[in-house]
Amino acid sequence: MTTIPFSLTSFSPPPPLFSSVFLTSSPPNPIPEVLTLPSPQSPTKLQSMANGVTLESLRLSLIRQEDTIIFSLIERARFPTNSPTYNESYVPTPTFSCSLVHSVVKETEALQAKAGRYANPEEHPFFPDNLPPSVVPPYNFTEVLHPPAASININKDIWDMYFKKLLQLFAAPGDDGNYASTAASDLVCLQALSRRIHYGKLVAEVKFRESSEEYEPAIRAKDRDALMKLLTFESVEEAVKKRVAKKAMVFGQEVTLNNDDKKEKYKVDPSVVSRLYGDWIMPLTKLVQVEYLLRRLD
Ligand SMILES: C=C(O[C@@H]1C=C(C(=O)O)C=C[C@H]1O)C(=O)O
Repeated sequence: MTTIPFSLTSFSPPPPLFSSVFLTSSPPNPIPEVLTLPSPQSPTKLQSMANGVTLESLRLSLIRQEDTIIFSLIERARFPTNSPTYNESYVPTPTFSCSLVHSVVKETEALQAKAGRYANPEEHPFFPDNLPPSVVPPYNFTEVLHPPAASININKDIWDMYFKKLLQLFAAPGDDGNYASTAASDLVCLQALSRRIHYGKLVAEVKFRESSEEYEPAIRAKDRDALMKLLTFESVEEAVKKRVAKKAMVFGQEVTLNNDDKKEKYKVDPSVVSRLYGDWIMPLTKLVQVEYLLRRLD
């Protein structure tokens, strides 16, 4: 996997990554899982499916993914920090030569790889080395992206962001012994974050197709700043931050049968969710977009 160096505090745009056939038809679902659409049976169908992938439809998918991310954070917040989950010396070697969370993620990914998870180009493993091959019959995922996209995987940055910055903001200090469940919850959070952030590849493809004459000079000049400026929509980002804070309030409130709902007490602090998006999720999604665009003419 190409590991892209990324500083969470200062963007030092990294080196590179891919594309392909573009969807061109109206999918029945207004929020298409674009990469999981079945391959069309005929050129006519391909034509019409490609038309269904628009910036609007991708944004709707990102909005739906907000729900998944916020619920995953709420579930992780059921447990306190549970630091032994992350302590390399907690599990005696040679059972595991790393932390419990590392082993749970790695071994779950190996099982899910056999079940075909990573045959879907929307999925990116955290431990891509030596993953077993899929044992399930191949599914013909429609190719949407330019082929170099396959080499873009910034999960190492997502891992560092999650464990070094994010977790401490929403997990209460403490230890209740539920380390395996804690690690399983971390995995769900990581996978939801990874899927959302790598969606930047699709967003970049659509933006490129909509305005290739604007993007091409910046791509040829390898001008990361210009690409970042072209792909950034500040008003959309502001709306995302407000909406996720609101969702965290709605999804994370205590609900009782009396009329004394404690609306001021939330399972995950809405301002933390907003900050997660503003400081990390959206910058990383834009980083993926830049990396994708830089390889778009390869
Ligand atoms: C994903 C997009 O690109 C950028 C990144 C955004 C995000 O990660 O949510 C939002 C707006 C853009 O600045 C988009 O335009 O929707």
